Amino acid sequence: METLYCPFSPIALASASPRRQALLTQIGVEFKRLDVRVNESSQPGEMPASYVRRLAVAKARAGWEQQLLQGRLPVLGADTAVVIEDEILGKPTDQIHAEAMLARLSGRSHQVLTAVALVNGGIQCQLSISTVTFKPLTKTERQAYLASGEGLDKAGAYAIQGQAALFICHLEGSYSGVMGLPLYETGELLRSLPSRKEIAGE
Ligand SMILES: Cc1cn([C@H]2C[C@H](O)[C@@H](COP(=O)(O)OP(=O)(O)OP(=O)(O)O)O2)c(=O)[nH]c1=O
Repeated sequence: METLYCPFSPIALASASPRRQALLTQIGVEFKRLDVRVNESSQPGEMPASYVRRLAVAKARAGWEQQLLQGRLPVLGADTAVVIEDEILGKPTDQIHAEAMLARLSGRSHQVLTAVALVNGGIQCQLSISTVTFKPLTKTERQAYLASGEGLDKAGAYAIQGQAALFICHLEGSYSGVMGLPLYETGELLRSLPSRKEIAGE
């Protein structure tokens, strides 16, 4: 449905993340999902903000290029990283890695950076930065959480939208940004799209 903040509908979402799909649905945006693959390794000396921006743009561009020339839809892509002491924690590779990530996040604050990019011929990108504080976690709590399996496919090995909510004593920033798609910034990008009527010159 075309709305004030999303004059073009449907758009495309270059993401396999069920969280991003749920968040976009939450704000009433209709979309077609595109499967894209990009290399997610960071470059030497790359700052976290540059890293998430680069990947969000790469995902959206890959989605844009994979569509047929005729009738291309504007494409959203996003990338999330958990950052502690300037180090990027991506998704854990296994349970031991996940346990080490949770131990590191325990009893302190970290940043969650999510970049969202929109490609529609031109490229626009916005960045959301949140600060999340975890209570101190005992080994028993960490292991019980890992046994739930919910952190294994998430940056930083936790999900704010799941049982890890029990660990978060403070959040400054964007809940949806931590979950993977900052809805305020996404709305700002979508608002800039032309409507189909404008494109047709009506
Ligand atoms: C910190 C945090 C991350 N996450 C998720 C959001 C992202 O799906 C994932 C970060 O990985 P990403 O590499 O940003 O995304 P992805 O591989 O899951 O999906 P895509 O196909 O769009 O590349 O972690 C949560 O769901 N909750 C949280 O609290």
